[in-house]
Amino acid sequence: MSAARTMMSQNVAKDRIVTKFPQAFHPDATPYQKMNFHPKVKAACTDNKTGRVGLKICKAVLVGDVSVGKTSLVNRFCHDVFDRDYKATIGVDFEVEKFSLLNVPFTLQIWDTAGQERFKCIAASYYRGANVTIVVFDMSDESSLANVARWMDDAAGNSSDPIKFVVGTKKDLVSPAAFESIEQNAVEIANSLGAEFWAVSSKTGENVKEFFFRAVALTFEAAILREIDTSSDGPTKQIGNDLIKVDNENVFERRSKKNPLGKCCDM
Ligand SMILES: Nc1nc2c(ncn2[C@@H]2O[C@H](COP(=O)(O)OP(=O)(O)OP(=O)(O)O)[C@@H](O)[C@H]2O)c(=O)[nH]1
Ligand SMILES: [Mg+2]
Repeated sequence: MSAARTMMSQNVAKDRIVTKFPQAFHPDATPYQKMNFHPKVKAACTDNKTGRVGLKICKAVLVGDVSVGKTSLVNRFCHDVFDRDYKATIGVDFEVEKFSLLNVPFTLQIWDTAGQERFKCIAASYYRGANVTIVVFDMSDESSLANVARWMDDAAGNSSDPIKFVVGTKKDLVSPAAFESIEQNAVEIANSLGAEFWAVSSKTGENVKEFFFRAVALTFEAAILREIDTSSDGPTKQIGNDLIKVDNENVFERRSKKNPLGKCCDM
């Protein structure tokens, strides 16, 4: 291991070292079906060919209705605290967390936006460029689930293909029967949005670390695959577990014959 890598590993707290590929909360509620890091990602990390990934900061954005528990979720993960009293977020807040995955340092900026309508336009200006979009709802208030699709549309629509999550909070407040029913609805909505579903409690801490580790691992993997893609002699696309080479010339040729201006719509 290089001296620089050792230094960087030392800067990462022990409880931010991801050693195993974190699994989904529910195998039927995720579009991300892989069980392990992609072999190309492992090889890139072992050979120290991760490009700018260790230097760049990836961005996660939390959105959702007022008081669903976005700030509590971030505070539980980042500071291991829980506050019973509600203090509305004004505009946005952010935290920065450093991780180590496959011995490579990785930094995630976590943006916690306000759910209050009057702050919507301030918060919305931070949606752009998110690598992870996390839509939060309150499992003890089913009406917050009804707004999940709108939040996902607003937030993820401003980024290019982010990793998407739908997270139900306050699991500690719902009975097992109520949990089963709301979970079923939430899974359906998450699946329809191409997002992974999680149920957590910031009060007890249940699933909070597991959720963030999963989000970090998927983001890290996507960032490394992007690096491999841009640094190889041609672009590749991930299909299932395989990296498929994209034939640029043919794509361009096809586009230029059909539509010389390269516009998306048929005119
Ligand atoms: N019992 C329980 N209460 C929670 C949980 N998460 C949040 N709360 C409570 O719900 C209230 C709102 O939590 P916040 O985290 O401030 O909600 P928010 O989504 O950040 O709200 P805005 O910033 O206004 O958008 C607070 O009183 C929290 O204590 C949880 O997992 N369990
Ligand atoms: Mg808040």
